[in-house]
Amino acid sequence: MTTPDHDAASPAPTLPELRDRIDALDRELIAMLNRRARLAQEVGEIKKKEGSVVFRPEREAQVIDGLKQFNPGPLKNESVAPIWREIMSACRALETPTRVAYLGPAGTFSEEAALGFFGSSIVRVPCASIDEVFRNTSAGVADFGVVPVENSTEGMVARSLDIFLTTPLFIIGETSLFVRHNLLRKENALDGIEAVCAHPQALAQCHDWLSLHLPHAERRPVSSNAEGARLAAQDSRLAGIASARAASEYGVHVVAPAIQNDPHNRTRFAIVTDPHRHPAPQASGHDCTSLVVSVVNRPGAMYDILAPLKRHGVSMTRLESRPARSGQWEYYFFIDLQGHPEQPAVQTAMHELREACAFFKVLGAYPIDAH
Ligand SMILES: C=C(O[C@@H]1C=C(C(=O)O)C=C[C@H]1O)C(=O)O
Repeated sequence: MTTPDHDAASPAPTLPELRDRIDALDRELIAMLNRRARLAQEVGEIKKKEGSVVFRPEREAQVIDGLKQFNPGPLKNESVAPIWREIMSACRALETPTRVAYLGPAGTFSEEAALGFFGSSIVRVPCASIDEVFRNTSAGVADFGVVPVENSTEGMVARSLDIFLTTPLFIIGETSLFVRHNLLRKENALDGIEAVCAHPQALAQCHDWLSLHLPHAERRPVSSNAEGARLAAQDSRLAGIASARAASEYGVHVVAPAIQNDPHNRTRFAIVTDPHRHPAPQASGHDCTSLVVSVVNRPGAMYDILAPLKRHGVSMTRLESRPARSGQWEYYFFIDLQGHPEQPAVQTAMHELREACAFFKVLGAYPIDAH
């Protein structure tokens, strides 16, 4: 086979020759990445003078979208987003440190979501609860918070949605993650496992596999999957259920991979920040607007919500309800619209929707997950 790096007339290159070429290209790449980093530093200087913020999620989404369209292959488009997220993360860190709060400890899926969205050049702020993620972000201990909002098998994350009703924070981005649960243990074998320690959600999501392969092992609920992995690392009678990252974090084996009932198990996370410290993202071209509304309980109330969207051709990609806890069978509706309020149709539809609602709050408008 010939490639642009290989002249068809000459004999096929040997392995050492190919590796020499890779080494030479890597040196070109590192020189170019440093040129890119210097430009980002200059951007950082301008932002400092203007007093504007460093992280621009809409710009980063546009960079990735543009490169995907430009990508001639053979690199897959799915590889482009994570590679450039890391490059932009490293460039951003030269402008200013980005502090990100999430549900910890180390090795949780929330941490994985934070790293997937911001890249690994961040300051990690692990928190004990979802409430603490919101608190630390409001108080300025972190610049951004990452909170789970829905799971493809378990549905909405009620605690996050309830806090969204009252928090002053708003959403500037989203990211979703394949949640693959793995059985972890100090020894690389199933024999002799007396108890499986994991978060109750993970134990439930792996019920079928556990019943089949470890029917006699106790299922012991603990505060997080990372805590289960930590316990498993200390006692070979115990196993944990967690991510492959948690396995390497705590130095245990993945004894059985992907043991969750649903092979397509996904969790969606929202990225939140304080509007006093960060402006709302401008339209990137592929955006989502999240709202929470309530309507007075009367015939046709739901129609009043949907009619403005139909009139202005705005798609609704999500609709969830939560009881208002008034004892009156009233509900809050969490709505995701496709598009950004900078688009006239979205703006008009939202204006008419607001008129129809007793309660109306915009949670944020932000680029759709670029993964
Ligand atoms: C360099 C910038 O700052 C940050 C880093 C970016 C990058 O590395 O491409 C893009 C957007 C910002 O989050 C910029 O705003 O252009």
